[in-house]
Amino acid sequence: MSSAEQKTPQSLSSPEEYGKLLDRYDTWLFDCDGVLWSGDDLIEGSQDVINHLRKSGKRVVYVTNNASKSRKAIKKKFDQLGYEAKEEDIVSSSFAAAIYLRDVLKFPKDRKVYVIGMHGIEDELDEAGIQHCGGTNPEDNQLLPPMDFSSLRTEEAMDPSVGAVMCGFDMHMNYTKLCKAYKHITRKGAEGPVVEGEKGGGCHFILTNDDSTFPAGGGPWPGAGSLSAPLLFASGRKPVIVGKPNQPMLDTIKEHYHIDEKRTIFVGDRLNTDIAFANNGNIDSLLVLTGISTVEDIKKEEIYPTYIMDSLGQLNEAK
Ligand SMILES: O=C(O)[C@H](O)[C@H](O)COP(=O)(O)O
Ligand SMILES: [Mg+2]
Repeated sequence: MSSAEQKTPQSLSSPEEYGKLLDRYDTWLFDCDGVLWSGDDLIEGSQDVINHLRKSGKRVVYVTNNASKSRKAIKKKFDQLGYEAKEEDIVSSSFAAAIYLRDVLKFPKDRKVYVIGMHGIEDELDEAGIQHCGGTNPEDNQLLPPMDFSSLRTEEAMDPSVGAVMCGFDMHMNYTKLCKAYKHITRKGAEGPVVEGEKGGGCHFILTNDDSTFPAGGGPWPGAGSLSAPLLFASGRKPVIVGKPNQPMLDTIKEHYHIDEKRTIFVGDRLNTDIAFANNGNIDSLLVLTGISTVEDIKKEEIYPTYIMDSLGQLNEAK
């Protein structure tokens, strides 16, 4: 088979093809937004597919770039929407980012993370025993008086014990958070090491994920990557990006779930996160067309899934 042919995804449309696919893989990695649900609306038939896979003894793991919720909160959403899921089956970019800080960067206990993001990041940092500020703190969610920077110029506002800025999806993104994050990642010595017992100096710069858009009712809407973009532009700093398709997320999956790549499939709706992630990890992939990417995007982006299908719910017709 030529490489061009290999790149052409197999389009699945018959009950027999669906049946073969179900038999072929033991571990099923699922993206969430755009595959299982769109905002709070269920994507039809997806929960029956998941519940069927689990009943047939397949391993199901959820791998989401959505950092707005912690694993505990995502588990609640699964319960409400009628999916069978355990907290330990969920890997979110908020969870992966917190354990990246704790286990890879060995982030000092006496330093704080300045958060641009929602409860999902804060709860996972709490769980990992890492101090944080910003985020949902009411003081950081106020609008500044026009052209008045005085409230940002105090030591209290610009806490020198901040040793990392973490940025994810934040529906309350504002200029205060942008200014504080910018000042932390550009202060003197910010590119240097983050040391225990030392204030100021080093400051890591981490994005949970950098999806340009977010699939939810009426969307797509601007995603986490569109919210962090001004910070990258203003600071010129290159952040570590944890979420799909990047290595920290892949390392988290490989460390927590011993997967046999040949018997594993990734199901996603976005080429440059989900399918690129699967390709980076040598895992087969299935693109469903219920979220962000379209068939036309495949050639444009030159990111090739193994299979393609309109919607996950079609697997309920498998024979
Ligand atoms: O902007 C974001 O954070 C993303 O669009 C997002 O939430 C993606 O989630 P996933 O499709 O990986 O479940
Ligand atoms: Mg998705």
